[in-house]
Amino acid sequence: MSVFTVGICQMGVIPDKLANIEKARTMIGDAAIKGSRLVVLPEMFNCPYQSELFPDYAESVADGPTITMLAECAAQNKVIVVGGSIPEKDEAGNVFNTSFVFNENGDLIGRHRKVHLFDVAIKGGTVFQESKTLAAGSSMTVVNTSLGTMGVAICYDVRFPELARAMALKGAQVIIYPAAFGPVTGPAHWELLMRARAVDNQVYIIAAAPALNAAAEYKAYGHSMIVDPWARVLAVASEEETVITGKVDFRTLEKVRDELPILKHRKPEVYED
Ligand SMILES: NC(=O)CCC(=O)C(=O)O
Repeated sequence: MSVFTVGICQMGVIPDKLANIEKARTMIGDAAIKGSRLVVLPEMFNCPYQSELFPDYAESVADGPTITMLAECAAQNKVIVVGGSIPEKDEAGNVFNTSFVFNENGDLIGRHRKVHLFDVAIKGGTVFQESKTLAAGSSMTVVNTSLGTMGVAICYDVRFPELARAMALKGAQVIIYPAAFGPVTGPAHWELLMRARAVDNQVYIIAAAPALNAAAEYKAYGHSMIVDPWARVLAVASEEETVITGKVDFRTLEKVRDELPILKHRKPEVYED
């Protein structure tokens, strides 16, 4: 499919897992009503973004209520759902920051476990240590769908251009970042990074953030965004809860890649070991 609408659910997350699940269900339906064929949720959409809460909110693929809701919503609305991310527990008890991808039949077609954990201490700003409770993923995620080839990575993963480039070289036409930047790095780097990954790799970027919850410990920056392969911002939210939509058009992607063929002009022999 060369042209389709993508919807981002910029939802507010509260300390009530079941309420978050139901909010996501409603917003996925709203995005579908707006014509979206691909619907994306934010990072940790069923759980406040706080390390110590991740294990309590975690669920396993086999019997998780969040995962069940995502599959149902995809099938009922006949949309591809990129389920933001949730804390996922494996058989050994490890907890990952994981994004699940469902096709229009509700089949699980992809899973990305956040590779780069957000362990930072910015003086006078954000201090966060995901590795206190989370394990890191160890692979790249590129999913073939009925709409095209999509790379999925999570939030801090966007700061590693190597990962985005590797996904583009594997065929990704769209790179999806469920994310949750905060009030310090959000204004400084969010748009810059999303547009940089788009222009570097000549892909569409879909960046899905939570809405700002003024009562939350971690204050999300919001500003969910859709960027085209020329680095134009096609749609952007503010901080509030909302569904934004934009058009992905692979003819634009082909035009940009034909006119400015940077991916063909790479010289890996110069800069790879
Ligand atoms: N949830 C995250 O990975 C946050 C990343 C972030 O805020 C950044 O600046 O990078």
